[in-house]
Amino acid sequence: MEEFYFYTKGLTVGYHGVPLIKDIELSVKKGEILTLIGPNGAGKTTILKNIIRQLKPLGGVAVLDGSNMEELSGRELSKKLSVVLTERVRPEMMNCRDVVSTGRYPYTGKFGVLSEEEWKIVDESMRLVHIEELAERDFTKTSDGQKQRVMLARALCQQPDIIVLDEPTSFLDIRYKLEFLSIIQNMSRTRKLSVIMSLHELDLAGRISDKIACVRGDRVDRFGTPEEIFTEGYIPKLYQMTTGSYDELTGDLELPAVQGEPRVFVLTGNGTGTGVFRRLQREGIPFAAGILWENDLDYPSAKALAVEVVSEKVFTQFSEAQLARAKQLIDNCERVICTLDTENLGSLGEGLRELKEYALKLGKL
Ligand SMILES: Nc1ncnc2c1ncn2[C@@H]1O[C@H](COP(=O)(O)OP(=O)(O)OP(=O)(O)O)[C@@H](O)[C@H]1O
Repeated sequence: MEEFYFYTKGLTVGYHGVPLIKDIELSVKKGEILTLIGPNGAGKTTILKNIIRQLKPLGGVAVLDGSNMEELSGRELSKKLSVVLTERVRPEMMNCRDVVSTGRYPYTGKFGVLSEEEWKIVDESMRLVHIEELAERDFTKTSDGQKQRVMLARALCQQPDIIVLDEPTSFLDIRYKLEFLSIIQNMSRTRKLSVIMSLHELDLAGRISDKIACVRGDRVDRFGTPEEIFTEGYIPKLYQMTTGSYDELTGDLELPAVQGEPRVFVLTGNGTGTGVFRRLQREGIPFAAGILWENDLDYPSAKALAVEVVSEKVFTQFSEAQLARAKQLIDNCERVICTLDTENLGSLGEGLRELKEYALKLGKL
């Protein structure tokens, strides 16, 4: 286990002596990013609070850099590990630079005066998360997203080996979500910072994490690489999704398909149909779509949103049976929408051209 900078063995967490999650086995190497995902109330924050010693484990151990964490002094711990929690901090009468500078307490002591060197580290951390312009601003008068970045700068200026963050991107807009995570990724690559965090954005979790732990109420259900986790319809099961769908490859979420006899046939492919499918879903119109090769960009959203998808195996001519089924659906629909420029599709587009002409003859296009 010594190859891991941090690991837990048989860790049990809970409240008031009652176990919530037992036998938690997590591990992270130097420079690795571990993300906890799972539904609301599953226990992600509880696990993180045990890791940072805000809660006392009910059993098992957490080992940091070869030492049982329980045996580390507060000061030793805060030189190795820093924390960004979602809980509101409301320091009175402090500007953002002062808040960031409290990250240096493990080195200076609470009433220690920061040396010029120390202030350089504070300013460098603020520069890293692009909050220099907030330096003199009263911390309580900043937005939630700005506060989150101030707290990241504070954690970074602690110069930790490992950083623990609970839903760090929840208040950030998309620009800052990406910026925040790319700062963390850079730190993990360049300074070998280990990261343990929880995220609700599965698409981002799948992109940034080396390891993912799936927390599911009473257990850590899976622990592995994103490729091992985002597979075989596991995510909808983890979240017990009963409405809509989630595509594990693209991270796309779709609202539930409109049920009923298809009223529209969408002749489509090559990524040109998804916008139309979503518009029809918004308008509450049941539709069918095709003919799509199973590797088409529109295939996952068509499967999620259409009542029926006429599809064909990858890179094969459409079969007579599929053409006949598409024509049958066109017969029964009120209208056809064609999202493709069928003239420029070459020989493989023959079947689509045939269907377009068929719809034109019926006056449905
Ligand atoms: N102080 C507490 N005392 C008792 N039970 C608690 C306490 N804090 C949280 N819980 C319970 O522990 C369970 C796990 O909560 P936790 O906050 O760890 O979930 P989470 O996965 O972080 O959820 P979310 O995604 O909603 O933030 C929940 O059922 C919650 O109600």
